[in-house]
Amino acid sequence: MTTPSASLPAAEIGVIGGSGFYSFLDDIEEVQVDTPYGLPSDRIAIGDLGGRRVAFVPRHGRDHRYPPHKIPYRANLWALRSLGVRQVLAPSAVGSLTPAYGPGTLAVPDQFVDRTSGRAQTYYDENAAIHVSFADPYCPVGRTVAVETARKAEWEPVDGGTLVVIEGPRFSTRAESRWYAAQGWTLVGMTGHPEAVLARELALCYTPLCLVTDLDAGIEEGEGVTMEEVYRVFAQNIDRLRAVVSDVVSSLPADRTCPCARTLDGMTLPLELP
Ligand SMILES: CSC[C@H]1O[C@H](OP(=O)(O)O)[C@H](O)[C@@H]1O
Ligand SMILES: Nc1ncnc2[nH]cnc12
Repeated sequence: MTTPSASLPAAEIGVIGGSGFYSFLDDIEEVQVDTPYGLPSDRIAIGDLGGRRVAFVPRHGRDHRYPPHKIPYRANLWALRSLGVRQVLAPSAVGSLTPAYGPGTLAVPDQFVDRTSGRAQTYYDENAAIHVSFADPYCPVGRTVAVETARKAEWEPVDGGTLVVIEGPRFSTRAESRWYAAQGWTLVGMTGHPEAVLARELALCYTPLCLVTDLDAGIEEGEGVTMEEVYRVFAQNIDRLRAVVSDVVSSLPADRTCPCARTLDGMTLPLELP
């Protein structure tokens, strides 16, 4: 396990819970981690799971006080790294852009498209230009483990696809939604960016686990997406999602052989990473 910053408890795997996923671990130690980017969304819960030391942070805060465009993404990832975390799992509620992936589908996308604006999306914005490779935004090892683990749990996941990340907090219009679908994008959410790129900038592995809660507005006739629908469908699936995330935690390799770990090799960084 990587040594955490002095005086902080140690963890190796981080889980960032999304809408409807506000707690995860039993027998936790809670820690408030301050960062150069302010406080994370909430205190971080640390506990044992399947023989691994895990840190959990609810992305929106446990009372869902942060809308997607106000989440302290930089603080969240920095805080996890400060604890020693090197692999991050990111469960999230998403809409589907295809009737083939109905509510209750689990998807592990392999690409995303950023349609957000104005979010702080880098740690490297002064004193040096650092450009990380990001052609494949997610950890290949984490994705494989997630897909295989879901299969073993008999929850056949969608392996691959493109998540379009919108600025929100409103849901999409029908025209926007049809346009996203016409591009071949398969899922829509509000938090996948800048979370994934900030993880990469800290050389962390990042694996999305997307639970489809609704067919987006352009796909289904009717009233359009509502928050109530998202929470209701998420609540119907939270137990099996928690179980899969737990199994993924125990199945992640202890040593990283993926390119994520080597992201910053050879670069002279303008700041010291925790
Ligand atoms: C609660 S409805 C929209 C909200 O749900 C998703 O959150 P998360 O990705 O954290 O699970 C979506 O991105 C929006 O933030
Ligand atoms: N349809 C949708 N659009 C954006 N984010 C979502 N999260 C859950 N469903 C969503």
